[in-house]
Amino acid sequence: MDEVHRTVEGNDGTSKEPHIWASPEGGRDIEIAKQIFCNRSLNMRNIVAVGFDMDYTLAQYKPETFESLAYEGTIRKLVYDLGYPPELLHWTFDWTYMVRGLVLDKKRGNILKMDRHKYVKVAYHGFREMSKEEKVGTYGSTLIRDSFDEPDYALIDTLFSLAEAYLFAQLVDFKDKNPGKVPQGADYARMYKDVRAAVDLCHRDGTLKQMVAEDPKRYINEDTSIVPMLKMLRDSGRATFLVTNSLWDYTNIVMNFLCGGRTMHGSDPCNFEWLKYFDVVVTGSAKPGFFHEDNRAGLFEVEPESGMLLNTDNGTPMPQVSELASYCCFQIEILILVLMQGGSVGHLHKLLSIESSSQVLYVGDHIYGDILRSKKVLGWRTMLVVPELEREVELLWQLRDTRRQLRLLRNERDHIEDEVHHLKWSLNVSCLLSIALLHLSCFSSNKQAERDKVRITHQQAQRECHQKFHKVWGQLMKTGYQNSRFAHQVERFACLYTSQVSNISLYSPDKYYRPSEDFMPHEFGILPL
Ligand SMILES: Nc1nc2c(ncn2[C@@H]2O[C@H](COP(=O)(O)O)[C@@H](O)[C@H]2O)c(=O)[nH]1
Ligand SMILES: [Mg+2]
Repeated sequence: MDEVHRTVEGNDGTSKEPHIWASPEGGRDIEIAKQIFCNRSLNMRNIVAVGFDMDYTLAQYKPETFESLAYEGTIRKLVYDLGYPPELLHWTFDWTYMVRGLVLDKKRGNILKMDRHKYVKVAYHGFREMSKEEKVGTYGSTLIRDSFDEPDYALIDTLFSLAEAYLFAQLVDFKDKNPGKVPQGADYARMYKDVRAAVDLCHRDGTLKQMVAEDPKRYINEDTSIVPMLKMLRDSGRATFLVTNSLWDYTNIVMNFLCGGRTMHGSDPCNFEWLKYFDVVVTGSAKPGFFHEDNRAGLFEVEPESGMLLNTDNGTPMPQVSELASYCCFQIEILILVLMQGGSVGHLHKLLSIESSSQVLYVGDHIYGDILRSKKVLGWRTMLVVPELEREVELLWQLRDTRRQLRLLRNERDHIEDEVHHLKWSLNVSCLLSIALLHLSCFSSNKQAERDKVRITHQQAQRECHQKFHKVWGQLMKTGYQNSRFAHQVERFACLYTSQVSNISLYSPDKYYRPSEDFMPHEFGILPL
């Protein structure tokens, strides 16, 4: 079988190899949008196995087509199965509206963006922005602070959730305007539950997967660096593995497309060639439960041709009684040990001969299902894929002068506020003569007017700057001056983070990733940054 070695097309139409680190053009400066950022130091020399999640990690879905498919499929189920009115079928989906890191308040019909202290900084009821008073009245009490977790809240922590969040906001608006048109007794929380159930079904009944399988190119970005990346890791002596919640039939289609551009019905249709880039492949892994060492889920061997599941004895193949005589070692070596369904991390460690969980690096897109659990429960090292980061860092770069101006404006605002406070204090406790008092009072009024002007200028400039990132929710990793809740999670749970999985191919497989220096607020004014 030919080696899969796909190339990228240059501007002149000629094809060229992707610039991976190991290529002659590799090892150069890496543009900021493709860099790998480090929260916790990680020496790749200590990593013996690199694992990958598939959906939204190796396979980057195109939200404009894939999430639209999920949206339309969900609406059909709401209308035809759950009693929602047919006019929903005419609704449209703005796939750019929702972003990761938002929180849905199921009972109140609100969509929230919080900072790292879980203070609600941006709040919408459906698509209506809540006033400051409303927001503070609902979420402002520090004494009865919510945890903002399930069951009353839903976290938009995967790109799979963008369509359901948008639909929830639409339904909230619709119910407010047409209370009689939603199914009887359906409050906001029930509507969320219906949307969730319908989305869930779309993932299970083939609504999405059948369409992707028919035309993967329409729904998944091609990435010609994936195969060279996997090869480079393996050439460097690392084991590679895939752990995905997708089942075998779908995984095979997606991985064929990613590793060779093959499709189900193409001239060179799907085969099992891609398996050679992995030491172990676990499909239907049921993460995050998979990461519990005491998980008792059975581990099955997958028969690739038929997709049939065969029993194993904790990962050791168990030939069928009728086949004992003809059992073939080649099969055992190449297919059976490689391709599994279910099981748990204990099985995986055994198959890969992992002695310590800190020897494993796992790359995923789901902050909870892939990253938090594998790091917290297991101690695996983690890398989070955040495709939104590419645009975010590019904008940060473009807006660096604006942000510098903002910082100056903020200093000016702080300074003038202090001045006004001092003037007011002087006026209250002053024993000046009345003429002097009059002057001071007049000066104070002018200063207050100046302060109000600076405050409004600063607020507007800050808002405009945020809107450059996203018209509604602003910068993904920030709320105002604070890190967003999402950024906080990334910082805590992802040792590394980057915009695309194949950015790994731009670095040495022995790279020592080191974090930048931490700064406490008291250090900023002292150290030149
Ligand atoms: N039943 C549901 N499946 C879902 C939902 N959201 C996503 N998914 C499926 O999970 C896997 C993710 O695979 P991984 O490679 O990222 O581990 C994929 O098959 C999705 O279709 C859901 O809400 N319900
Ligand atoms: Mg995933």
